[in-house]
Amino acid sequence: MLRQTCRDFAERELVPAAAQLDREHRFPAAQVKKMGSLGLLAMDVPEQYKGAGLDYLAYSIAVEEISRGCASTGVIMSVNNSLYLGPILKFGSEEQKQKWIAPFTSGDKIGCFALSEPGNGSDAGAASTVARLDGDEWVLNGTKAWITNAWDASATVVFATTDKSLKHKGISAFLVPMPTAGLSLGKKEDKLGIRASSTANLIFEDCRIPKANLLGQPGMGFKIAMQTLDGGRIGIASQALGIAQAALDCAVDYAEKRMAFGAPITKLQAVQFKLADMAVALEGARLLTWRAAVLKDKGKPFTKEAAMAKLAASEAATAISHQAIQILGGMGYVTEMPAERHYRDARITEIYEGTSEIQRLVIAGQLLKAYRS
Ligand SMILES: Cc1cc2nc3c(=O)[nH]c(=O)nc-3n(C[C@H](O)[C@H](O)[C@H](O)COP(=O)(O)OP(=O)(O)OC[C@H]3O[C@@H](n4cnc5c(N)ncnc54)[C@H](O)[C@@H]3O)c2cc1C
Repeated sequence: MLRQTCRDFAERELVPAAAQLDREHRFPAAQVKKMGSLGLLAMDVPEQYKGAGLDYLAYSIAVEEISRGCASTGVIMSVNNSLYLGPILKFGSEEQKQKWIAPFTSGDKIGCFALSEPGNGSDAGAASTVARLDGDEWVLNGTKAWITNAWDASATVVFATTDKSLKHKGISAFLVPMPTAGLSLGKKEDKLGIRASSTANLIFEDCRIPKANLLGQPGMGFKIAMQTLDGGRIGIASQALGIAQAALDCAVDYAEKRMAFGAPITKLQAVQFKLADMAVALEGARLLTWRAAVLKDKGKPFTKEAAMAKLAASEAATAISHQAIQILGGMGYVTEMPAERHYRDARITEIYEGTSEIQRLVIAGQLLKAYRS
């Protein structure tokens, strides 16, 4: 029922708008508001904080369907659910949950997550943004890079070093309202894909926030970031599944109608083999994603499984969207058809929330640990 609701919404509200939103780099404000009403912006948040009270499997299915309609909207949804609300739900005090979760569930406000910096992305423990306690306030200085939702957000979870000598164990997490004095936004990045979502630097210059805006304990920031990304990777895997499904749908629809040598090209074994490989990659990745979501829902460890899901789904999305263009031939290369957008949108899924190389490191690390124990 949830899948059908999301699919109907995507086909009605996202599919017709996606190409224009992409062309104009425009935040889908009206659609996001409606998604808030459907409960899609705070899916695993309990009802007491105005969330939908569902689980991560439901969330995965919903992100896939939304991303099938518009991958930009999919990442906007995923960042709000997993990266912004996720750590507050898990590590926030009761007061913080009331203040920083409830207003971000309806689509009126969305949040962002600021971990990466111009000088370090994969090496997140090398954060150079600093936070200094001054009386009853934290004073933040530094620049965060590539922040999804930056231009449209009303708050951010931000990571800054409170004790440099402790390296990654000296990083803490903070809640910062947006806009706020001392925090400015960089230019909107001009991206290959997911162009309807904003991406920009957050620049902190003597930005003062109340002492109470520390999330968790001092020095817990790196742990908060890594655990948040475990959940976030299920969201990005699901976004990749949606893009891949849209590319496969587009390829099949076109191939059934396109005639070559007197018959639809779906009669050609070369095309059939491509479609079969695309479907296997997609469905394998979907099962990995659902397994990771179910493990999270059961409270079991899922770090390795989330990394496997993200790796498989993102690589499936880039491969499937690549082959979809091949099946469409010249029509795959022009903006009249959505195949080129799927191809552009897919590419980011192998980069953010940990590159494919970082997923392999996580998987190998967990795998070897299990063998050695
Ligand atoms: C559109 C977009 C949106 C984003 N949204 C957010 C956001 O909302 N919040 C946020 O905090 N960040 C965000 N990011 C940042 C993203 O998470 C980083 O770009 C990503 O983690 C990679 O970091 P990097 O770009 O610094 O690349 P680098 O870390 O410099 O990596 C460069 C290359 O080296 C490889 N590499 C690095 N270290 C290793 C290693 N140990 N072993 C093997 N290979 C390695 C990488 O895999 C990659 O191929 C976003 C990025 C983009 C492009």
